[in-house]
Amino acid sequence: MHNARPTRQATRTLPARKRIALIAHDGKKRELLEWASRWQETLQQHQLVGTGTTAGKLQTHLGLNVEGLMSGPLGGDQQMGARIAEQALDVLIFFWDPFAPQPHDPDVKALLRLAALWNVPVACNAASADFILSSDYLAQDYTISIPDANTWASDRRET
Ligand SMILES: O=C(CO)COP(=O)(O)O
Repeated sequence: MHNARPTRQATRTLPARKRIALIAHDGKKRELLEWASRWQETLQQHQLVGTGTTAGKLQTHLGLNVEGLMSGPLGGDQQMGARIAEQALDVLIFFWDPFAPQPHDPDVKALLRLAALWNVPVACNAASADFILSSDYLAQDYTISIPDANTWASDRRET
C-alpha cells in the first residue's frame, strides 16, 4: 500500500532576490495597496508577480513593476499554484477575503494547499506580510525543506 505522504524531503534554496506573489481579493485590494505602499522600496528590490487585477492596480497606483497573470477568477490562482509546483515562486502574499465567498474558491484552496505543501512562506494579512518583509531572510539565500518529488514518483511506480 502506497504511503500517501512524501516519505523523503529534499531542499531548495530561495534566492536573495525573491520571486514574490502579490494577490488580493476585491474586498482586500485597498488594504494590499496600503500595505504595498509602505513596503514599496523593499518590494522593488525583488521580482513581483500578481494575479491580473491586483498586478494592474499595483502598477497603476504605485508604479510597481509587477508581472500580471490571469485574473484570479479566470485562472490566475491556478497559474500561481503552477509556479509554486515548478519551484518558481518564493513568497506568497495573498490577502484573501474571509468575508466574501469567491466563485473560484476551489482555485483559492488549491493555491493555499500548494503553498503549504511546498513550504513557501505565506502571508494572508498585513501583519503576517510585515513579518515576512521585515525578516532578514528576505534579502538572503534561504534553504527550505521540500517534498522529494523523485522519490515520491519512483515509490509510486513500484506499487
Ligand atoms: O481572485 C483573486 C485571487 O483568488 C485575485 O484576482 P485579481 O487580482 O484578478 O482580482
